[in-house]
Amino acid sequence: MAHVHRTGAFDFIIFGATGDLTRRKLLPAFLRRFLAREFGAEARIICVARTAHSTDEFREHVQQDLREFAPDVARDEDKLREFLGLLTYVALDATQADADWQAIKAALPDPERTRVFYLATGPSLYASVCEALSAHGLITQHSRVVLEKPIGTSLATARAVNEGVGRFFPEEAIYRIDHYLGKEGVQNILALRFANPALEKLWSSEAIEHVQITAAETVGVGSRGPYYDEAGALRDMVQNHLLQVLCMVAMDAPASLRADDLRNEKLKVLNALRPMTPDMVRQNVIRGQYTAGRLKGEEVPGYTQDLATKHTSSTETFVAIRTKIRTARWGNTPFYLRTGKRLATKTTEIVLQFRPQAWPIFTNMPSPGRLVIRIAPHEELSFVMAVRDPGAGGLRVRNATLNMSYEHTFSIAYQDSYERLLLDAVRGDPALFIRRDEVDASWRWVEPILDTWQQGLTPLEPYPAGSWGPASARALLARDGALWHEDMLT
Ligand SMILES: NC(=O)C1=CN([C@@H]2O[C@H](COP(=O)(O)OP(=O)(O)OC[C@H]3O[C@@H](n4cnc5c(N)ncnc54)[C@H](OP(=O)(O)O)[C@@H]3O)[C@@H](O)[C@H]2O)C=CC1
Ligand SMILES: O=C1O[C@H](COP(=O)(O)O)[C@@H](O)[C@H](O)[C@H]1O
Repeated sequence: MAHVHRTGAFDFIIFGATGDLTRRKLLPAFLRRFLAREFGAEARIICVARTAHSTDEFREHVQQDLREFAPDVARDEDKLREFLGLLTYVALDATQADADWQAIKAALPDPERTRVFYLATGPSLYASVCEALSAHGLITQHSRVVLEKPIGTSLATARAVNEGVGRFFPEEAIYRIDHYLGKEGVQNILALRFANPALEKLWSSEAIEHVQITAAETVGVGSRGPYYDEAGALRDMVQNHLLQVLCMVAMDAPASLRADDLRNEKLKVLNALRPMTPDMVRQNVIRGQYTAGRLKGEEVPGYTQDLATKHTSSTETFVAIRTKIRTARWGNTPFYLRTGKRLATKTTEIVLQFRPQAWPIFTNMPSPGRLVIRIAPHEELSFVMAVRDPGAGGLRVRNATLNMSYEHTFSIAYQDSYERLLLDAVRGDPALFIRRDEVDASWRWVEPILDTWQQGLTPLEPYPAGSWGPASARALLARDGALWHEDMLT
């Protein structure tokens, strides 16, 4: 039976409650945790956006959304009604200091309760929302604020967002969410490394030839075109998710699992990333944009057709990066990061490629082994290693795979990472949220790449939808004699 960690009463206030994120992720996540009895009917979820709705009308919309986005759990009518009863809707323009903030206050009668403000609007509103919350006496001693990504679009704008919010909330009450940190497979990196001393002994340049971190998507930009065209893959995925995963793979053991011990170690990794000069960007960063192609047997349009509003765009939908971490542990191991839309398959994975045998005594050595931590489409650990090829006569070796699939090993249902993170914010556990100095360090590393691109110093390479990105992404690894995972034969 799954362990249930029940929370006390809380008030959760979502700004941006009619938006895509709330509809597809946040409210379905809350419903699932409610059904898992992690919280009860005493919780209040106050939903705020500009669109005029009564609470009843809003609940009606949410009911339809839950049927669409959480069909497996939205079937129990009584429970669904009970959950919808926790929701209150407040229509308010959060940019207006004189809007009806009292309506939110009225929905929050108990200042002693845990109060979580979740900002799921665009980040340009974060500081003004916090200012209004403060001006209307809504921030209590028991309040926290959760900030959705992106935190800024550059180091300067990220600082402005953080300073704006920091005027009203202390750093320990600011929870910057990165949903990749809530993924089971990403958290399992900690268990894998720090609960298996034997494995941790292999975890360095001595045994590991290279590391690849891939977040490949088959989807295009969908309805988020206006946001994405401003952001691009580097800001949307690398600055946050991929760098956080890299930190989990590369960091040294923290003194404890307490938030600041973890964050201190992650920060050291970010600060040890080899800085990107324009020359380094030219040699080590590939950017691409998808064109029309075929995916899962169907014709799909190119990026600018998906945008529909423009004929040309210089926004990258694919990035591949080769980097190094300047530490004794990792100095000789390249890290390859890659993400893109409209790629051949939905795959999120980390591959740790082991070094070859220094003095092979077998004549038919297969490729050196590797550890694959797969996060999507399903969670799985695979250890590829050389074994004796069974049979009489001679001693031949070949690769075979030890596999651990989460689905087959654990009875616990797959949890969307938001389920875990929302409840962590309620419980006041910031370990899986990003500290301000991590945001700064990530931007500091990413910004020279953006600057180099802006100066037109590297080409934007087209790739057909359904492929693995521009051919040069392959060449990036070939230079080191390495292959991307999908190109490895065994
Ligand atoms: N969608 C996703 O998958 C992800 C989104 N994010 C981030 O989450 C945030 C929200 O994204 P998403 O839901 O896609 O965006 P949407 O554009 O779909 O939603 C924005 C929400 O903000 C509300 N809003 C906008 N302006 C105001 C205002 N002045 N006062 C009050 N409410 C306002 C809108 O409601 P109304 O128009 O009714 O006011 C709407 O509810 C963004 O920062 C995004 O980058 C992060 C990761 C994934
Ligand atoms: O934050 C984002 O992540 C999603 C990919 O998330 P995943 O959990 O499906 O791997 C991406 O599609 C989106 O563009 C980005 O904003």
